[in-house]
Amino acid sequence: MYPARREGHTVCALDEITLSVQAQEVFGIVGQSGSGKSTLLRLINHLEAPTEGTVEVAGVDLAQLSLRARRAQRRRIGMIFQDFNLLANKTVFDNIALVLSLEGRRRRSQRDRVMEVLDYVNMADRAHQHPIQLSGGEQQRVAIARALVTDPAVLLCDEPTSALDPQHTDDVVEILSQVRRDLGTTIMLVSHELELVKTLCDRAAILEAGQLAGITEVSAPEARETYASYSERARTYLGPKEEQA
Ligand SMILES: Nc1ncnc2c1ncn2[C@@H]1O[C@H](COP(=O)(O)OP(=O)(O)OP(=O)(O)O)[C@@H](O)[C@H]1O
Repeated sequence: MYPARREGHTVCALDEITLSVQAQEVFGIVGQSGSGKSTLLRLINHLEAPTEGTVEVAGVDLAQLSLRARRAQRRRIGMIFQDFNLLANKTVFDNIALVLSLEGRRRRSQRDRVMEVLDYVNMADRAHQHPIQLSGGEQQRVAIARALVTDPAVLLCDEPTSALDPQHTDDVVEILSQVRRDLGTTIMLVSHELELVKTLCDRAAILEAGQLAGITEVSAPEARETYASYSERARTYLGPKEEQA
């Protein structure tokens, strides 16, 4: 529930959602604009707190933790965004090192780890450039490296390819597939692009106006429907609803 932006009603962005994602699963979240997809991700890393109910990550309810323990737990949850959110006045290296500085790591010990994650996304040779010198796809690769630098158990991806052309989309898909394969990170992916969900995800939840319309195995025939039909026909074509409160 969000407070009213102006005078008027509060916004119930998500209602009665019960959902569990398995460790190491790649889980999609689809739905029309305003259906609550980003809010769901923001609840998982505690950028928002639920008005009612609980959110557990790796069996831990963040709301029950002390501030310090919550901060430590949040480091186990990385996030990437549609518009990358890199700091324009910092180099690629410093964008990532900043995360380690906030963790209290000494500068000298940061270097190897930063270069390791940059190497992982094939951006090590761009470490001393600024975001403006990079293409969108390259910026997203740096953002992925930044999200991975604390070795998160969960990676939240909010429309990670929406701002990219097909070639750069492929690069990002390749890296997310690699993360899944090599690191066993649990990935939650919000996307409007059904192809992307089909390529990467095991299952996907369909949100409609803040409610869970259903959860589908992505390889199931209904997942071949276009996004447009998702919102209109979700209730009729989805298979059995696995978890819905
Ligand atoms: N900070 C906020 N304050 C008040 N209302 C908000 C806030 N953030 C989101 N909302 C509202 O909550 C609802 C869900 O928004 P959310 O951003 O989660 O949807 P979404 O499915 O991610 O949309 P999009 O695909 O357009 O990003 C919308 O009605 C939105 O206007």
